[in-house]
Amino acid sequence: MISIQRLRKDFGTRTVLNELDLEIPAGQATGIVGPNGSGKTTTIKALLGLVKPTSGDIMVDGKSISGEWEYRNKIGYMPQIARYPENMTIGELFQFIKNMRGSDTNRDRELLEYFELDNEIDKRMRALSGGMRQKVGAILAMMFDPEILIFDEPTAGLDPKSSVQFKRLVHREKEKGKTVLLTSHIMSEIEELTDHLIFIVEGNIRYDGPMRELMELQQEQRLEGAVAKMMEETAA
Ligand SMILES: Nc1ncnc2c1ncn2[C@@H]1O[C@H](COP(=O)(O)OP(=O)(O)OP(=O)(O)O)[C@@H](O)[C@H]1O
Repeated sequence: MISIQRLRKDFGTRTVLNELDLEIPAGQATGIVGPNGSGKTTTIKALLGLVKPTSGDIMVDGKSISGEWEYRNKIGYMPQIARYPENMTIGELFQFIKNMRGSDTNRDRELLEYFELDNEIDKRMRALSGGMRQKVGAILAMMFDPEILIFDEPTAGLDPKSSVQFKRLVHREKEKGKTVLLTSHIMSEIEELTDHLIFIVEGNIRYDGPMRELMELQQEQRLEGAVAKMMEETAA
């Protein structure tokens, strides 16, 4: 379970996260949605220890992450925009990370085959297409079989077949009992993959609860309509 308590982040004079209180349920998939610049990535980065909160706390499995790093071994993260050592081949990159983690997992091979990247293993990172880089990011997030999976706009740039493959994989991870946290602007994807929904606007939580309840509340069959209504209400 991830518990976020009165999390505040200011960049200069701007408050980007305004005392957020959130419980991210274990063993479920949670979607974070909201307009551009509303604080989704900053929330994720604070959880990963990549952004230092101005105040507030984040607990993972009952323990504060402040000053800690070991909890990160429980997390697999696929960033929105990933930066890699561009001179390394895919194979070298995976081996490098396995060496750092002291792991001899073969899961990277399975995932490379799954995403049909097994013939590209000797290609340098700088020579990969945008979609291939996304797939490398997805594999890096999942290869150590972490308890918590965080995906920041994972299918942006994936072709429809790869996007379906990715979603199937996330379903499988959910079935294994993993905690999944996902941001996306594609509401059908959030609807397909998540059970719990968080809607953030300008660093404030506007909805935090079961996705189905929100759709019932807004009397909408589809999440897209329900979120659009919430956005209109916020703008009014
Ligand atoms: N390092 C930084 N320095 C200053 N401002 C920042 C920094 N990182 C993020 N911000 C600002 O914080 C706000 C929230 O950004 P964030 O990336 O969390 O939004 P988001 O909800 O993920 O947006 P999007 O949907 O566009 O990806 C934005 O106004 C952004 O410009």
